Amino acid sequence: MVPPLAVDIDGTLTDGAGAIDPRVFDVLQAWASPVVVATGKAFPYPVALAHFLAIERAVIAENGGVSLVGDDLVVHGDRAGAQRVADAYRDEGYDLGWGGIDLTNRWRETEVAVSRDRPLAPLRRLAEAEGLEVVDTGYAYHVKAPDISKGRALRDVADRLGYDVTAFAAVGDSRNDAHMFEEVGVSYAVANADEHALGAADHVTEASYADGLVEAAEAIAERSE
Ligand SMILES: O=C(O)COP(=O)(O)O
Ligand SMILES: [Mg+2]
Repeated sequence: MVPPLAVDIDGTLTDGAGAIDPRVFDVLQAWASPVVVATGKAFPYPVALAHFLAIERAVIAENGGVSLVGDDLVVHGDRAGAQRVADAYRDEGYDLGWGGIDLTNRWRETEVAVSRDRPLAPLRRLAEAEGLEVVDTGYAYHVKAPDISKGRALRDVADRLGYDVTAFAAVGDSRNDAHMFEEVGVSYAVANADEHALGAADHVTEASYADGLVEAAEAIAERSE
């Protein structure tokens, strides 16, 4: 039996242009154990992905701030501190960088994300004054509570699914996956991963992006034979 699988979205299920590679649908739909979609994106994104994959709903969003297993929703903390940071950042003359309609933060409940083309130093300073951190995923700067992570959330989600977190395999590409890699039994960074994910992973795939996910899934399935 294959192990339960935790997969990141951006940089792992996608190609270099950000599109989900259609081969990923086959891999995740055919996976014979639970699949947890674990992302830094806002909650609707992984929920929609699980919905259109027609797989069981087991998702982690906002880098662990929000998780859902079936109908069991857990929200860790709230957005108030991160919102104060975003407001102070705006007061200093910076915008969050998402244009007129900010769909990145519209449904975000526990953190605020800022575009990576915006200045990082003032954001860090304001976050630290609130006791928060800024995590650079390679896709956005996330202003979040330091004790929230995909790793902590996966421990909790694994428990709710009836597994020990060490039974899981995980695949990801960036700093926000590193805590998850430390929790699981076996972890794979795709070849395009950042130094934090590469350093934390047990294995690194030869291929990048979704090609790396397909390669990792094959390796994980082989190990379980
Ligand atoms: O939202 C981000 O910045 C990155 O998203 P990911 O965790 O799915 O890669
Ligand atoms: Mg990613």
